[in-house]
Amino acid sequence: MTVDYSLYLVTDSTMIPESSTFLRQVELAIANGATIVQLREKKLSTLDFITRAQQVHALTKAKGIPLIINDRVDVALAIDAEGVHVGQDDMPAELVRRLIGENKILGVTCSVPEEVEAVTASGIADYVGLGTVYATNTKKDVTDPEGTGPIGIRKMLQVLGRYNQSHEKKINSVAIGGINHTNADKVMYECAVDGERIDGVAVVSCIMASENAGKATSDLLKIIETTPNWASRSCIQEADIGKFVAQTHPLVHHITNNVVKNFSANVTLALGASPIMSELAAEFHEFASDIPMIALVLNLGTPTPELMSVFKTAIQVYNKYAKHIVFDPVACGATQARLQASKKLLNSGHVSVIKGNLGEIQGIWKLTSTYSESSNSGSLMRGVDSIAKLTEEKIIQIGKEVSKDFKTVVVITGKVNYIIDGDKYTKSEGGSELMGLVTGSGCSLGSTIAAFLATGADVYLSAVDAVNLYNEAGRRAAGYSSTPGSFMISFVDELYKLTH
Ligand SMILES: Cc1ncc(COP(=O)(O)OP(=O)(O)O)c(N)n1
Ligand SMILES: Cc1ncsc1CCOP(=O)(O)O
Repeated sequence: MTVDYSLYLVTDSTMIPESSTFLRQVELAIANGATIVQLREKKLSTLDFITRAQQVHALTKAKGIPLIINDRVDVALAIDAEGVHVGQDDMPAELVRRLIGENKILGVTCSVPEEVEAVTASGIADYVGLGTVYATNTKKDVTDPEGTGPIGIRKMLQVLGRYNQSHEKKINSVAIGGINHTNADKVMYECAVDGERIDGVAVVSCIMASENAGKATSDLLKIIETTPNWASRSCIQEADIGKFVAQTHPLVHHITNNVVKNFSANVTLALGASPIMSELAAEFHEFASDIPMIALVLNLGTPTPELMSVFKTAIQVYNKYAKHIVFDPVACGATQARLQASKKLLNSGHVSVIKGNLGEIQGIWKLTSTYSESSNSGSLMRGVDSIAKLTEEKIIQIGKEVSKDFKTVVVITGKVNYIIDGDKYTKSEGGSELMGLVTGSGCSLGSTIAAFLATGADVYLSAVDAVNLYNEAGRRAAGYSSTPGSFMISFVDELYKLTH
């Protein structure tokens, strides 16, 4: 039997709106596009469970879609359902398979890569339910209440992909937990690694608790087939993006650290763009929706719990309006807390560019699906300064892996800068050593990239041109200013001259 996992309804009889009934909700979901249904009842007596299973089975059979029974192998056998789903604390999958036979569908929940390893080692499941992706009120006893996010799902997909690439019969996968109309397109897009992607989403409350289960289902079906707005953007073609910045004055919204605010604002102004320094979440919506040429710089320099919530809101709002974000994960290679903060932010939405020194990008690399402890050798990180010693080949490989997993352009700064987009990359000569003596000169490259992105030009080209221009200004300034103070002024002047 070929099974379509794209819209997997998992039922719950405890959240039915007063205007409907359990069976009506399921019937509407099936009529409007659910491709597979799981009956999940935690409190029913065996007799009531069987009766309900028969009722739902009549609906699924009429539509020709499979019915899966949650946990209860006996109920599945009693009504001849098409399959069984079990979790890690339920009857072991091997025993379930022995009881239900070869021809039934077997699904297993996995929350970490090791659980996927176990499923692939036995090879007896037809699909895995991966999650939870996001926090959910529907199920309390979950491994990670905050959710693994797309980052965690990708790590599991990497294991699954290795199995599927070497076996004729593939094990399918669905993501589950906190998926709804606001995020299903992103889940489908982001829960993918090289050669492996989820086959669908499994949802409970966004259909079962809906006042209009039919529309909720048909809308969700459309959304999972849609590419997120930030991933399918048309670009303007500009030969000289720097000059275009000075002509069009785009806005660069900074949520950045206190140390560099002033310098970043001056750099932005020198380019001909306009800086906004705002941490007032209430106005982000107006910025992102009303201003056509705007991009956001998110700098993790001085994080606080309050700022984390501001960052998260900003990512969600800028993603909503498909406006670019440059993420600077300052010192995320130095402490676990900063790496976890970066993980939370990258799980909450999409950023167009991740910019950092080698130590920082190596920090982010630890979050990718391809990373393993053994692949990380010879690297160290101290404070915000990268002291990593890696070959160029390894640096580029790290950048590519980060770029592919996060579907972002990666800028690695240093004596040589690398701008990486999937498999393609550009090397750009660094500016001047004096830049290292000006506080904020690293962070303000983020402002420059954001100013270029705000014009609507291609992300990769914007990053390449911004990095080239920034370093050229550094080289020119160093040509006539040899001490940090005068260099700083000359550098800002050169940025102005190169764009005006
Ligand atoms: C498709 C799918 N994925 C995961 C689950 C969770 O199953 P389990 O871990 O057994 O938890 P309960 O559903 O029994 O609470 C699922 N049901 N379906
Ligand atoms: C059954 C289950 N397993 C993991 S999360 C979950 C519930 C998902 O419910 P919702 O779609 O309402 O977040």
